[in-house]
Amino acid sequence: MDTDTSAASSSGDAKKKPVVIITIGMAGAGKSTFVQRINAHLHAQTPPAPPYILNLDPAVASTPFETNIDIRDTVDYHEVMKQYNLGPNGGILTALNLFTTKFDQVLELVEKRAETVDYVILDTPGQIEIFTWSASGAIITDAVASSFPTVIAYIIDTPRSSSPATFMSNMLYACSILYKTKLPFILVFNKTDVQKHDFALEWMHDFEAFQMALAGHQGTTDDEGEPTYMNSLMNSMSLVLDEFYKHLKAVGVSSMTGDGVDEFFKAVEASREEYEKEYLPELARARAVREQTLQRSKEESMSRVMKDLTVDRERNPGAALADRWDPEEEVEEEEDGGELNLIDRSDDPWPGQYIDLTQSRRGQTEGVAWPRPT
Ligand SMILES: Nc1nc2c(ncn2[C@@H]2O[C@H](COP(=O)(O)OP(=O)(O)OP(=O)(O)O)[C@@H](O)[C@H]2O)c(=O)[nH]1
Repeated sequence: MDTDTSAASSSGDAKKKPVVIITIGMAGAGKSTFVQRINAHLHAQTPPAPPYILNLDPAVASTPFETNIDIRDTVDYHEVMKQYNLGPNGGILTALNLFTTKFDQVLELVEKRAETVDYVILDTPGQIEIFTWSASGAIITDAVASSFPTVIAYIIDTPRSSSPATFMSNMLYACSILYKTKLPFILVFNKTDVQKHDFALEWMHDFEAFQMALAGHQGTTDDEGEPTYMNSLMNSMSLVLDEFYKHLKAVGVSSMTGDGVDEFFKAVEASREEYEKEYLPELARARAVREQTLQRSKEESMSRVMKDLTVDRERNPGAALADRWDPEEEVEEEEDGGELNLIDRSDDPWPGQYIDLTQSRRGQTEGVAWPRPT
């Protein structure tokens, strides 16, 4: 192997934490094939450095790689569709939501293996928005990113992005994910065996080249030779995206032939440094701000309570006198056990019963024999 891709590999005394690679991409961009390729690459290291792989796509029929944790072992997507009366996308989203409720356990498993693996790879659902625009996708991303160096690998179907309009749409989507996650980001131009990604690099580095390509493309002017709305929009967008491109690493890969995989791993290692220098301090800052806000709101509530108490006592001195602390009373309380006033209702005729809502199908509750108070 030309590159030493084992993250820890050996040099330092303490083992570095594994890098988590979250693969995201439009349906058919080649995520699964890409994961298989980097998996094969890591297995081929000397000594082999197999990654830890998580499949988060509940609807995938089969994966071309062995997974360590598979959402399909936890949630049966077809059963979820049936039980909740959902279509395919709702089923995938609900399955992911259910799996997310267990994600702390998943993280524990990954943490146990952290000493022995260099890379953890997440393959996400084929419908990109199910992961990128859902609460569970955000929870999973935040959870891994606060425990491990994490990088987003955004897989792009290069041949299908060769027209300026599709290229721009793809870049806008990538941009939205970058600003949402704020994580180190690698654009992986896949399928370079079919089409090289040089045009994309040129468009990213030189917006005039992109604008020329746009002008030369069909449908960019109307009948009177004026630029169409779409054309003007994309022209302006190319200027906006110029700033975004500065925050990205872009590599060309063929998941079919393995071309460019070494370069991808170099970008991952650079991303680890970026994570440590930029994301981690930002994470610590955000945590500190959250704690400060929480502390401030606690103090405000407490001072409101104290203020209310003072006003009450001033207005009602008789009650204030009766409100004195009586040491005798406390002794009595202690004799009673001195515990908080919790009531155990389990012996009541109608205790707070747990009803497993997942057992009833949506819209079919009539036939369900709900437990009733006796
Ligand atoms: N020529 C070529 N084909 C590729 C490459 N990578 C993936 N493909 C093909 O692209 C198609 C889609 O690949 P997948 O890996 O299933 O894509 P995916 O993004 O996981 O798709 P979803 O299952 O919808 O998430 C398959 O036919 C792959 O064989 C590549 O580098 N070169």
